[in-house]
Amino acid sequence: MDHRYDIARRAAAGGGGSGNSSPALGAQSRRRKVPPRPADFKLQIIIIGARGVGKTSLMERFTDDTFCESCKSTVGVDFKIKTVELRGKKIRLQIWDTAGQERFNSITSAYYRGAKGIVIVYDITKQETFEDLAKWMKMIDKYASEEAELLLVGNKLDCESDRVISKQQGERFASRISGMRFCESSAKDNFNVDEIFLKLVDDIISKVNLFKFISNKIVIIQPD
Ligand SMILES: Nc1nc2c(ncn2[C@@H]2O[C@H](COP(=O)(O)OP(=O)(O)OP(=O)(O)O)[C@@H](O)[C@H]2O)c(=O)[nH]1
Repeated sequence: MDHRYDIARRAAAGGGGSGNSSPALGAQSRRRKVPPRPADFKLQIIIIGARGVGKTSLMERFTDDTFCESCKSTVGVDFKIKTVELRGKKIRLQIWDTAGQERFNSITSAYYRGAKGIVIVYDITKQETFEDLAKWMKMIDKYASEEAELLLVGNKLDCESDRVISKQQGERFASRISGMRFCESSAKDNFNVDEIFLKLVDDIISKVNLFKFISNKIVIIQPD
């Protein structure tokens, strides 16, 4: 039984009317709902970085276009789903938001392996969050797939007057790691947020020389 049809039927039968024959229902309600086209494939993206750098805020800005001035610190991991269309393909993104607090590392590390993309975030106004990057890179080396695309993000760009990490420092850090991209963002001002996720997805897709879709999963075929 397809539950989408089930829900549509129940909605049409609701309100005390006599189902499809009720004149109160417009022609549109009587028409059979067309189910949305299923995603061509699914990708997992994980967001890591020190406590309070804005990981949850970036995820929520991207998925719901919301911003919370005083969010609660993430406990363990949380996730959101967003479907995007890119290169003619419908891609269902599962975005994992991890806790920045070290005591959750044993939980969060379990989510690295399946990620095709990793967003590493620091706060441009907090020196220690930039210094922590070495620690996050060690986590990536230890737990993530070697094929994962990496994107370094300096967040809170709206706090330019409090900046302590220059853009050049961020660029230099990223340039030392093979294939790592870099950008600065503001979850608060919604600056570069969509770009972070869409660029990462585009990189994941374009990195694969030849791919085909089997059972909603991306299958990489090694070139000769
Ligand atoms: N000014 C400014 N504040 C931000 C931005 N992004 C997040 N914040 C604020 O920074 C604080 C921490 O944001 P979170 O998104 O919870 O940070 P986090 O990295 O998920 O934190 P943990 O879950 O503790 O690891 C909150 O008060 C946010 O409102 C931003 O782009 N600009």
